Amino acid sequence: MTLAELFAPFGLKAPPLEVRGIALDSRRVEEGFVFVAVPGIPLPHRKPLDGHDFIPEALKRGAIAVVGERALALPVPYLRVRDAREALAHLSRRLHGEPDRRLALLGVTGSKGKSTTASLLHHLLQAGGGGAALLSTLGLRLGEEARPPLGHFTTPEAPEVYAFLREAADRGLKAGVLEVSSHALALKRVEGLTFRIGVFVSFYPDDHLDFHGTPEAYFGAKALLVERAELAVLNAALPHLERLRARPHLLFGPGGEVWGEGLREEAGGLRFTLHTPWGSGEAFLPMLGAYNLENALAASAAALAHGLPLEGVLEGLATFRGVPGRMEVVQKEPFRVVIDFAHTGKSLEAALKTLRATTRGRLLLVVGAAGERDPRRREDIGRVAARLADKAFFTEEDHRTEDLGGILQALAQAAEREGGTYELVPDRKEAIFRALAEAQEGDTVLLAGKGHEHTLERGTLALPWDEKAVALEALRALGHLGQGPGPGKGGL
Ligand SMILES: CC(=O)N[C@H]1[C@@H](OP(=O)(O)OP(=O)(O)OC[C@H]2O[C@@H](n3ccc(=O)[nH]c3=O)[C@H](O)[C@@H]2O)O[C@H](CO)[C@@H](O)[C@@H]1O[C@H](C)C(=O)N[C@@H](C)C(=O)N[C@H](CCC(=O)O)C(=O)O
Repeated sequence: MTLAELFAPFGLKAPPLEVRGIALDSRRVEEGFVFVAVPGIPLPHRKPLDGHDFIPEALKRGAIAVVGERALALPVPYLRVRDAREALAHLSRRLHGEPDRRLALLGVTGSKGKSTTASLLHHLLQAGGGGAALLSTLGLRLGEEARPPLGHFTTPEAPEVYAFLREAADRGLKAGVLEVSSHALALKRVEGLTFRIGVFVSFYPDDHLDFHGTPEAYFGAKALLVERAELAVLNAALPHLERLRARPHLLFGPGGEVWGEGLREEAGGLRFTLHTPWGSGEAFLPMLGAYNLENALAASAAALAHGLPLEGVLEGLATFRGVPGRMEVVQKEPFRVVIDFAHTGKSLEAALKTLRATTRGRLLLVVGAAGERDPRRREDIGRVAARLADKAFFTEEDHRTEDLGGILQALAQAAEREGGTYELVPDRKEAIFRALAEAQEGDTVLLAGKGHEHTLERGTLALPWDEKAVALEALRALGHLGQGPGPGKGGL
């Protein structure tokens, strides 16, 4: 597409130069790119930058046009807009040929469970035969082809979202499942997309307050997804349900139209009767944790509303292979080692309670708390760790530019107030080695917080990280390897 074509609907005259991409970070601008200058977001812990200050750098790197919010005179075509983030999304959509017109989009949001629900929904649609793409924290999928996630994002910036959807549509896939964070909705990363179905899995008002400011603003951001979707699939237990029910909707969970009865937690997963407006059937989901019932209901409701038959959904649930880094069992004997992404007090509590029920010995925990994220999480994590684990090893978890010592002290103080047993081991690898060295037969060691993530953020560096590889290395060093499922075979 040429610059003239791209900017035509915006009333900006531009030469017929070929546009090779759009970027909002000057460091990613290449020859032939459009640079969109975005003002940074003021957060309590850091002063924002402003993309407008990087326009000279973007021009030096070859930007052929610029979009921004200030009045500027530039040597290349310049489009001044009221909201640069909104413009970024609309330009990206146009540049990539409005790929949402060629795909049925299903968006999944929620404070907890959105990655699992999105993965499961993708699996159901894929197993149902239509061919589906997935964009999530856990990575990307184009049909069966898996790719690592785009950076540290759940939902990346609009240029990446639209480029991915274009690739999915070009491959002939019929549907796209997008995990959509509240940040993405607030920052207009998915602006302009028409969602056929919007799924709202769960809401915990105390998450992400550092970014959204108030629980109302946080809820409002998440609600945008379902309010813009043609059909809203809603957890019947959500707050402000009357507001969300104003649109066409399907409710799941107790009191809803899609619900589970007689849940049994078995060693290999969850068994329940699935009731839906399309009929009822016996369901088995090979995942641990009663809380996964909610995710299963959300994904099933969305798949059914999308047109999958009930039998297809039941078959798909039974063949789901679980989610990497979510209650993933690395070793079963002589002690169990489990990796989970739990990084808030609430999710840590759920993970520890689930594991306690099937642990004969002690429950050991390796956990930290992120820097530059809501500091209240530290208190919650420290308290839950002390209350529900027999011993916690507090360690680093993406402390970023914050002082790691301060974060560890906050965790320790919270644990102390609960009378818990803990050790401070700043280096995460060392903490994992220490916890595994201490484990005895019948114990469970939970490595919480990093899950599937591929980086560990120290200062301004994002170091490569693979929690499972570190756990396996420690087990090998301790002479335990060979007794568990081994690499790539996690899952209960
Ligand atoms: C809080 C948040 O979302 N911040 C996003 C925001 O950063 P910011 O406003 O602080 O950016 P900034 O550093 O002040 O810079 C301002 C502008 O100048 C630009 N710049 C900056 C430096 C430079 O050399 N050149 C340049 O052009 C930047 O690209 C940016 O556009 O804009 C940046 C550029 O788009 C994003 O990368 C950044 O996401 C950061 C990486 C992030 O970690 N976001 C997280 C919180 C996030 O989005 N998480 C959700 C999931 C949350 C969850 O459910 O757990 C997600 O969807 O991933």
